[in-house]
Formats: sequence, structure tokens, C-alpha cells
Amino acid sequence: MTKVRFAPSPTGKLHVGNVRTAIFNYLFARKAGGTFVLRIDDTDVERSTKAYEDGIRADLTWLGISWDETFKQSDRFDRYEAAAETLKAKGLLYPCYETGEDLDRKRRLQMANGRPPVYDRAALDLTDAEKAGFEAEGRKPHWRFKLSGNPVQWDDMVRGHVSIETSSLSDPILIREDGSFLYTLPSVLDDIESEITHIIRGEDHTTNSGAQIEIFEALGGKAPIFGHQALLVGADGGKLSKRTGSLGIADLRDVDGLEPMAIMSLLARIGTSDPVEAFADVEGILEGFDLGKLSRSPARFDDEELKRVNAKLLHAMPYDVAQPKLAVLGADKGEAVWEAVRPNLETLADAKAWAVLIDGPVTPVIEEPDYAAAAAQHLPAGELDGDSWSVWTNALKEATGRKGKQLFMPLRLMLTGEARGPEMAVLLPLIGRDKVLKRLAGEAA
Ligand SMILES: Nc1ncnc2c1ncn2[C@@H]1O[C@H](COP(=O)(O)OP(=O)(O)OP(=O)(O)O)[C@@H](O)[C@H]1O
Repeated sequence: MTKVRFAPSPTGKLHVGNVRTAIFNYLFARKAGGTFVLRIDDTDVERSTKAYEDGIRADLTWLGISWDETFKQSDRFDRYEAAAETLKAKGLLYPCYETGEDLDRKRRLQMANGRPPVYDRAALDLTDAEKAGFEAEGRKPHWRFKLSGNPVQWDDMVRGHVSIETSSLSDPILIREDGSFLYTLPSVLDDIESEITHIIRGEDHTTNSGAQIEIFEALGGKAPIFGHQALLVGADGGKLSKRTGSLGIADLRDVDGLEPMAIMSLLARIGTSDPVEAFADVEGILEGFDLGKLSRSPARFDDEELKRVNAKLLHAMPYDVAQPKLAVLGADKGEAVWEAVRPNLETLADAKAWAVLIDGPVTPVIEEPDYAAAAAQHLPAGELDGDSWSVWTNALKEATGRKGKQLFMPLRLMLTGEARGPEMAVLLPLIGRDKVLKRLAGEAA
């Protein structure tokens, strides 16, 4: 049974990059009929907050990403302690007493000698007496996992064959001096105990995966299948970070009338071999979804492209879907108005502005009073309908000899006060005879 997880740390607000990873996991689970787990990686108790955690859940929910299971790492410290004891008993987790300064000095020396700055494992040679001496001084150890020194290889769902030389990595620190856990061990143990089958995450974790695979095995588990996708970057190629708050989902939520499905559609498709499309629902995205289609170079997230996808989505949106959203914005003017303004929308909030052209009050722009008078005179009799615009403009053409822009633009300006907007043929009957005549007479109506 396929089981995947999205594991953000609640140390900031989700940005579009994090969400892209969340979406891939969610879609992967949905496509396989599997389970999607939301795991809150809050082992860093100093920087993690409940407010950020709530924000993550709210952002995902707004996007339409629901989870089947959820838990927090801070509820499982006793399990991590037990796993650490297992590793210690196997001689795979060893205490180190170097200070940050000691390690810095070693690294500088190695680099000055043209060697890679890999931890030299000096702590493995410490005698019991030396360790006891450090402890007596009040020093606390940090703990490193002993890598095998062999290459670790896997077939990555995105990157193909990957080989990590563990001999060129420092043994990773799993536990800090203060006894707190870094991300690595809790993540592996949780993946084992939650029976995660596939890990889909950013390529910032690829090297880490090499070490983690050895920890999976050391804890008696089996490493899941990995997929490391290229990180999403901003339109300018810049890195996204939770801490700087760049391209945060919460900010996009605040843009009135931006559709969550526009964000989903764009994030699921940029940087793949498929074109970006505006999908009205997840089912549409799922059809062509395949991690194998992901490019290995970073995809760029462009606000302008998001606007275009949002507009496309709105242009195809039926009234019954739009109605509740319009009601929230106070912009529900009925189906006919929706049909009229829909092709001109960039965001749903624009519907409000366009509806004013119909409801008024509009301050007409009358540059040629004679033409306004002729227009009033030739307005078709009776109630205006879908044919009125062409009947009217044909009559005006004949009467005045005008054509093209000269014929149409003054009418638009007189009736709406704007140089652009929805189709006049559609607007005319919605504005209605009364208001049309008032506006042609120069009245704000
Ligand atoms: N730019 C990005 N594009 C795609 N996925 C990303 C990006 N940045 C982070 N991720 C993924 O989001 C998931 C959650 O990551 P995490 O909570 O550590 O966020 P982060 O943005 O890397 O954090 P921070 O900015 O605090 O370092 C991870 O799987 C990570 O690989």
C-alpha cells in the first residue's frame, strides 16, 4: 500500500516551493489510491511554534490538500531516544567532544592542505578515561552516526540512478550537546514506523538521503523509494526560504479572488514536460501526473504566469461554481452578469468592478454630443436584447457614415465611462434601456 508524507518544520510560513513538494506527495498518494501523511517536524523546539503549525494546516486546507493521517515529532521523543540507544548498542552512534571551534579549526587545516573538510573521526579513538575526563569537566558529547564508507546507491524516481560516496561525507551528527535531535534520526524512525513507501522531497535532501539509507538499515528498516525533485525558485532565479517569507502561500491567499486551483495547476505542471493548464479540479491534474516528467533543473515560479492560469480558470468557470465565491466578495449579480464579465476577469474580485459598469453609477464620457444624440435616437425600440447591439450599430453606421473604432469606441465610453471592458453586445441588455438613455444624455446612472 503506497504511503507518502509531507514533513514541514513549523519554523515559518509555507512558500510555493514547500507546497509544490506537498502537492507532489498528495497527488502521488491519490493516484496510487494510497495514504498521505502530514508530519510536523518540530524537533527544533526553539524555532517551532504552534502558530506556524496552524498556518501550515490552514494553507494546505485552503489549497484543497487533505491528509489521511497526521502527527508531530515532538510527541515521539521517547521513540527517538530508544532508537538512539539501539544505534549506540550497535556501536554506530558515538560520542564526540569537539567544540564548534575545534571543528572549525580542523576544517580550515584540512582545506589548507587541499583535503575535503570531512570529519576525521578522532572521537572514535578516545579511550574511556579520556571520555570520563571530558565528562568530569562538565562537557557534554554530541553524537555522530558512523557511516559505512561504502557508496550508497538508489534509483531515484526523479533523478534516475544516484550514488553517494559515504566516504566523502562527515559522519552526521544525530544528537546535539544539549541532547536535542537533529532532523535525521527522527525522520528515519518515523518513516520506518509509519511504513512510508515513497519519500518525495526537494533535492536539498539528496546527500542526506545517502546517510539516511544507512540509518534505515541500521534500525532494521528498509529504505523507501526516493524522488528528489529540483527545488522551485523565484522568477528571478532566487532561492525561496520559509524564514524570509518569500512567495508565501498565506500572502497569495490574501489576494482577493485568486483561486487555489490556479496555484495547484501551475505548481503541478511547471518544470515538467507537460504544458501548464488551468485545471478546475484535482482529477484533471491527476490524469497526466507522473514524477518521471519532472525536469532536473529548477522550475521558476512566476506571478504573471499564475495570473494567466487564474484568468483561464475563471473564464471557464460555470456560474454555480462561481456563485458562492462571488457572494463572499459581495459581487454576486446573477448568472447573466457573470456570463458577461467572466471573459474579462483576471481575479474573481475584478467581477465587482466590471459589475459596476452594469449597475452604475457610471459617469459617461461624452466627447461628441451630436453623436450621443444620434445614438439615443437610433436606439432600437422596446426592451433591449442580445440582438440590439448589432441592430443599433448598423442603424448608426447608416445614419452617420461612421465605421470601426469611430463607431464603437464613443458608444463604449458613453455607456460605461471606460475604454475597455466586457462585450458591449452582452452589456447593453444588462444595462437596460433606462440607464442607456440616461448615460447617453450625460447623466451619471
Ligand atoms: N524551493 C523548494 N522547492 C521545492 N521543495 C522545497 C523547496 N524548499 C523546501 N522544499 C521542500 O519542502 C519540504 C519541507 O521543508 P522544510 O520545512 O524543511 O522547509 P524549507 O523551506 O526547506 O525550510 P527553511 O527555509 O526553514 O530552511 C521538504 O521536503 C523540502 O525539500
